[in-house]
Amino acid sequence: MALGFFSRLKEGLSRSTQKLGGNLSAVFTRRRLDDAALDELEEVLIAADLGPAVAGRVIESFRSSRFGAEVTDAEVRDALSAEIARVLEPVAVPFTPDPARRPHVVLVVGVNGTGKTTTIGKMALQFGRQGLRTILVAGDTFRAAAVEQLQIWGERVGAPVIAGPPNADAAGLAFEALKKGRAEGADLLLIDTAGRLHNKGALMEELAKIIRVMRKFDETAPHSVLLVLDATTGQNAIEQVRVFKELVAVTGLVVTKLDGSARGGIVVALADQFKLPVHAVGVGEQAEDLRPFSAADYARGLVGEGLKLHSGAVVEQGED
Ligand SMILES: Nc1nc2c(ncn2[C@@H]2O[C@H](COP(=O)(O)OP(=O)(O)OP(=O)(O)O)[C@@H](O)[C@H]2O)c(=O)[nH]1
Repeated sequence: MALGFFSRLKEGLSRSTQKLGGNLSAVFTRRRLDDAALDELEEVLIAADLGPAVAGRVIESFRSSRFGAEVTDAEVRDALSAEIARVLEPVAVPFTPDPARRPHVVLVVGVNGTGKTTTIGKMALQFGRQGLRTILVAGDTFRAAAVEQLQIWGERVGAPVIAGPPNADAAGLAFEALKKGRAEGADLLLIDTAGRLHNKGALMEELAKIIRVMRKFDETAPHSVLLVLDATTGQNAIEQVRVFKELVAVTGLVVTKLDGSARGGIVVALADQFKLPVHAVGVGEQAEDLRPFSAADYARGLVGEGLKLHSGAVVEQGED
């Protein structure tokens, strides 16, 4: 039986949950909220990658509302989950292709290996199931494996893939795909891009050229620029957003590999710092594992709300 939305997310986040939720239990098994407890709490939050700004605010909020009170780990967890959900709420925006575009052009950017190609494949499959006609563009022409991987997804999904020979001009491919998409009334054009050129200037020029050339055909393209980030890189994801925002007008984020990571808190730090929409999160390699991002579910999953922790092991309390 297919897992429900929250179950799948919860399963994917389990390593992050154990880290944050487990550490919370270790700090607060009924304890007075004094300076030492708040210091320990701050350390747990920072170790969970929530970032110093969010951690600092959470501590201040606890200090002003409950200082000196005796609290349990469940209370701390509930209050923390609410605080995290507040940070995430504004960025939990699903990706919705604009039906007026035909095709809605999406440039997918990010460092190599973050999961761009896989995310494109998953999106193509999910939108294909909704009846949207999608074209894929193998714009990472420097890596033969990336082209092959996209072709495999294209076959699985039944979506045409526009690819060229090794080192082909990505801008030319994107232009050709856009023309084809318009002629055929496609709904969505997903463009894979190279993530590592020999320097930042070269990468910027590559992306700028793709955009410039596509605009000769449709001056509103691209309609979205999705930056794919790998959660396992933790705080490094912050730096990647900074760099890519300088290169191109990023409109939204996808955070992948949360299943292999105890660093799910990074999404909170990203949301707080950049306020960019988080369209989806990746919690595994299957198409279904690209999940729309829900603030409340994510916050609950991260702190392990509704879970009971025994000596570090997560035990479920009933069904969700
Ligand atoms: N566990 C897990 N693996 C993922 C997820 N997303 C992607 N991957 C895996 O991460 C690896 C890299 O993904 P790619 O899609 O090739 O990454 P890319 O950014 O396109 O990188 P290049 O192809 O090297 O440019 C692959 O083995 C994917 O199956 C995820 O959410 N969870």
